Amino acid sequence: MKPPRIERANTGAGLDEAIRAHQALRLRRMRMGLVSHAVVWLLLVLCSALGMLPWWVTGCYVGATALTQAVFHRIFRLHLNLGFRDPSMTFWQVFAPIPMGLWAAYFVTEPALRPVIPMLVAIPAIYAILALGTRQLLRLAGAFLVGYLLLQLAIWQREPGGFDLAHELIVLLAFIVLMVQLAVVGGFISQLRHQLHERNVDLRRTMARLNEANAELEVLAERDPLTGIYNRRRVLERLEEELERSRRGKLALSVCMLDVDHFKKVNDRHGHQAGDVVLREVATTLAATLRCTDSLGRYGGEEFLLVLPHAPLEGAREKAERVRRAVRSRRGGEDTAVTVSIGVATLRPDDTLDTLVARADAALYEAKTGGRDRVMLEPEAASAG
Ligand SMILES: Nc1nc2c(ncn2[C@@H]2O[C@H](COP(=O)(O)OP(=O)(O)OP(=O)(O)O)[C@@H](O)[C@H]2O)c(=O)[nH]1
Repeated sequence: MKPPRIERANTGAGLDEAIRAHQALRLRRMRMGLVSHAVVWLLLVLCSALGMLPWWVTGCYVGATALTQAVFHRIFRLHLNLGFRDPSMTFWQVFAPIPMGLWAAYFVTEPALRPVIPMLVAIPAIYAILALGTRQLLRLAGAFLVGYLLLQLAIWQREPGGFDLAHELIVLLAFIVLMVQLAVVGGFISQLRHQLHERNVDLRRTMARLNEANAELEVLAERDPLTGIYNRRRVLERLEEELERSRRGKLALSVCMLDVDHFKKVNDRHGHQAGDVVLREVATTLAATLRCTDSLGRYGGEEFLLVLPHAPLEGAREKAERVRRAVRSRRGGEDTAVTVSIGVATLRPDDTLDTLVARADAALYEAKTGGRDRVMLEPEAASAG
């Protein structure tokens, strides 16, 4: 996959919609992370108010964490994070307050309270198990434990007499157990997420293939495989739809039944395949004469049905004449030149699909017996005209 295109990093212009949505989500998550920071800030303020932590340490901690939050915010705003392997920068967001928390814990005067600050700054690691893999979580746990060990060493150096080794070891052990468990659970979750992602990708691929197959099926179901125009079932369906519409709106509707003249001769002289080519070319010629509301289908072997909505009998006759001339002047080889006979019928109030088609068929028969290469109107209309 191509990396996201960034035209102007400082405005986000040119960023894809999906990336934009992800960036907004990252900023929202970051703002939610502020709540965790605020809890630690409150605790430090309380410690300072109770005289267990110098005010300047609390001030430094609050200032430094607020500054790192502002830096992350700026990075997301400028979309600089998109160049990183993990654009959410989860590892660094979770890691950043840990050294500062450990440093602040060094100044806590009440020994029993010391582990509380590192514990609180490590809490965001719980959220990180949803995003990080085992290796990154172990790295995070390792960094925390090394930092905590260094903190204990520094305190032991400062006040060797007041250092309760057994107590500190138990606290350290508890941290190790907690952190390792977090890493293991996190690894398991990230594996599940990975599998889920893979399955989603598979599912999307299968859906795309299914859609393609469905589209092909639809075409197969309604198209004549030789000519590519509607098959008999579909063109009759279209006629039924147009019948309904014309009845409701009292609109004109005509149909033309076309038959290629002496088509048997083409087959006999040039073979069935040459006959197929002629049928395809005739279909293309007919299709080229259609309006977007007209429908054309292959009714039988060398028979075609043309549905002409909004066309009264006279209009349909003119259209049929144009069609007949178009087929006649089709550029086929000398021996494969063909003509068509056409029967035209128009909708009457008491018509069904069958009676309408039957009248067009009867008119076609008249055209055939009348000498072919001609257009005939339905019997009664022809005699009336
Ligand atoms: N090549 C080809 N021929 C077809 C196809 N379907 C039907 N035919 C042929 O079309 C011919 C129709 O012949 P007839 O019904 O005798 O009609 P005609 O020769 O066109 O004569 P008139 O309709 O009376 O002008 C037959 O030879 C069929 O085999 C097709 O899909 N491909």
